[in-house]
Amino acid sequence: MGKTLAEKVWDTHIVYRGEGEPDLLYIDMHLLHEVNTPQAFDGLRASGRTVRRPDLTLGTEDHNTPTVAVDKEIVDPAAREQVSLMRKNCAEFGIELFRLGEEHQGIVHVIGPELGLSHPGSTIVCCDSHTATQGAFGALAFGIGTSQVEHVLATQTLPMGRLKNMAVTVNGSLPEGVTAKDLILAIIARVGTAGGQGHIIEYRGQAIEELSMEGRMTVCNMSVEAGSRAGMIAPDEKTFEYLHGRPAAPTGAAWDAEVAYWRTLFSDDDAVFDKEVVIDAATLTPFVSWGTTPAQAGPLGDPVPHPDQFPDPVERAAVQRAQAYMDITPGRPVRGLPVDVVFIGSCTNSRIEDLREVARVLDGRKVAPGVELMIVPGSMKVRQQAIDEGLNEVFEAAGAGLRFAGCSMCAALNEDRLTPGQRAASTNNRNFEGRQGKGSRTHIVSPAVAAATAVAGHLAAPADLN
Ligand SMILES: CC(C)[C@H](C(=O)O)[C@@H](O)C(=O)O
Ligand code: SF4
Repeated sequence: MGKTLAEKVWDTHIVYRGEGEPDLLYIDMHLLHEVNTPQAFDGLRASGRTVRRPDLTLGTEDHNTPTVAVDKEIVDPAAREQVSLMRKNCAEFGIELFRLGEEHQGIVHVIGPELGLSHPGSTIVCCDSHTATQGAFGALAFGIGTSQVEHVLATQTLPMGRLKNMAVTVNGSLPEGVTAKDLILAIIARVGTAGGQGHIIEYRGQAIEELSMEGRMTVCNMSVEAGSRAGMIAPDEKTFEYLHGRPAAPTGAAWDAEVAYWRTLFSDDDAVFDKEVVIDAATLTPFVSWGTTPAQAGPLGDPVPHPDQFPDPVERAAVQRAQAYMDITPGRPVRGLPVDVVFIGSCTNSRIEDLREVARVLDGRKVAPGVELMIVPGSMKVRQQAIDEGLNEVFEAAGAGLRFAGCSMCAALNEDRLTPGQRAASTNNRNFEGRQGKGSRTHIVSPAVAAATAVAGHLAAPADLN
């Protein structure tokens, strides 16, 4: 019987398999950030262990770091403490760390691919659920908890129970003006926030093949919002082209050998998936969340659904509660809802292609009066590239500065946050109550919709602007 892409990668990493036990997997790359790691290092210290492969371990600072004044001391005491612990731990255990303001610093899921660390067919783990982003390269990449971080630090292996396989096939091409973000929001609305639970999702089909690597990362990133641990896409020429010449990509004969292997990484025709979803790309339009889960979303052009449309009483009650929290009336159009803030950033949408898209929409236009537009690149490299390409000038002319790299208002774990009751159009991935600050209201959107919304002052697509 054939194997799925995920099974191929999994099987080549089994160090030990025992009847009735989880598989022990070898881990090729272990990434770290300042949240969720201090106890793992404490555990190592308590048991007198060292880090088994510091050369396969890499840290960055992203969640608690400021996006302005990066050369000054961090103001918030808890954030400062977290970052200083990260520095101390990495220095003590010999782990390379990209610090605030440095050339390679940025959101952990943005810098991995950027450095060329995301090799197809490799296993990548990190103390963060959105590690799934790197599945865009055909890697098996997933988030792990603190005790698992300690295990990987100490042994470079991880015990993992086998996961099931789910295929999401997107046939046809995305219509003009419909982006990777709209596609993944539509997929989540279809499968639900628990639909991918216990599965690794493989995205395939023409629309997926036609996406850029950046778009594929956006899709894999939000696999987590569909309840899945990991998302994957079979590597192809675009993948190899993206990786070629990056600092951590193989070179010379090793490159050729790796590419020859990477070409074998796809699901065999007779591979069996436990679950399958098929989507017709031609039916999709810009998608926006109106509730407090990423699945409570619909086309920008649709009215906000009425709770009565949900037959399941539990879901109906959840919709009612979400709409009350979001202060949104059923039946009104999603398009046209006024916003206070537009946040462009996060590991879902803060790569150079996203910023280029935003600049295309903002070019020659101005941010609406009373609206704050915040643009936070995913990495210092992206920031530099945006400056080199003159995108920052477009942003400044429109009325927004380009900040420094980090998670920023995606999770409000630094000082960038909404005030209670504020409404934001945000290119991030989560919209639960309080995600972007206490009492914050988040509408998840694509970079194109975010930029158009900043100009219009209310939820809008670029096609709605004059
Ligand atoms: C802080 C971190 C553990 C968390 C995650 O795992 O996703 C964060 O990145 C988030 O997006 O909520
Ligand atoms: S950008 Fe947001 S989703 Fe991504 S790692 Fe940071 S907090 Fe998590």
